[in-house]
Amino acid sequence: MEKYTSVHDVPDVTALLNEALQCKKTPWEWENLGKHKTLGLLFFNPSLRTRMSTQKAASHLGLQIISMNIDKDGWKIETEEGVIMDGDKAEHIKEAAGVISQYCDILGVRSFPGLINKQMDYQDEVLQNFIKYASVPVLSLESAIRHPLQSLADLMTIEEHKQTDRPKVVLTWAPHPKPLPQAVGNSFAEWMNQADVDLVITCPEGYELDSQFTGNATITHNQNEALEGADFVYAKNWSSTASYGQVINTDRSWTISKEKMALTNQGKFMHCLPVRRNMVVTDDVLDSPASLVLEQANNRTYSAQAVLKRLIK
Ligand SMILES: NCCC[C@H](NC(=O)CCC(=O)O)C(=O)O
Ligand SMILES: NC(=O)OP(=O)(O)O
Repeated sequence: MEKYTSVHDVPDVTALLNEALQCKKTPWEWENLGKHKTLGLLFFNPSLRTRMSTQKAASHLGLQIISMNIDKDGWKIETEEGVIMDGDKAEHIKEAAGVISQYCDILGVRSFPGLINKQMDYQDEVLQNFIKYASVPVLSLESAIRHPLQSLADLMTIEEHKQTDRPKVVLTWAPHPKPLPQAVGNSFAEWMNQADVDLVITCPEGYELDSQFTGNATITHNQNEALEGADFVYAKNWSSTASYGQVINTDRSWTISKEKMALTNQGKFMHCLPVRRNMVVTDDVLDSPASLVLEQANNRTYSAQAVLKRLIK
């Protein structure tokens, strides 16, 4: 693989999934694969899981790691072409990407959307410019529109817990006090379209995800109907797509509760974390055996390891 930004960069999703499952069984089997190579991790936004799990994955492969909170510790980066740099941005992404390519053999980038201008956000400028100007493979640590390392970990978790060949997977919007990116929802939907699952997406009006990600999913505004018979309930908030980047619905009847889970087929609860308790999901669901959130977080290590293995090659 030359880069890892979406499911479309993966030639064989089943093979990558199996590789991630194998990494979980024998994490140290390839401990010299990355010897004398360096992984750079660049964060424009906060992270707990992505940062720690990707570092852990890299250590399993013998990679050296340089991690940087570029938003706090680096120079402000200009991404526009041909601009007169007379403002507060001291370094152009062209030089930044070129320089980092001198120090690193693989580069991971996390960059969230501005949530002001949909067209601009959906061009995924920061990630795409790093790909354009870096001379090493780039992987997304969650970009403006996708979170592919999370989605691969989610696919692994479903694979490990499914009781039927084709489980019913429900992606449900849930309330949140702040406007959040659409990346996790977009990416999960896109990956589930490549998996052998029956995908249903439910959200309030004005929150419909773009059809380029939802693909063949059934889409409904009726959450209770969607949850009926679900094997997996994947909850996530995202900001409005119609009134782009805004919070236009705070209806707490969308919160995943014990009563909502009772509609499912003894369904498992999933969330990428961090999660707002008793906004997105109630304590009794998150603290119950139905919750897979820690397993998802654990699988982040092995999804990252499988991806890094391919990028090293
Ligand atoms: N990487 C996983 C989720 C990251 C981000 N969540 C957040 O920003 C939550 C912030 C808060 O709850 O204040 C998102 O939704 O894309
Ligand atoms: N799920 C996830 O990506 O978590 P972080 O934002 O903490 O990395």
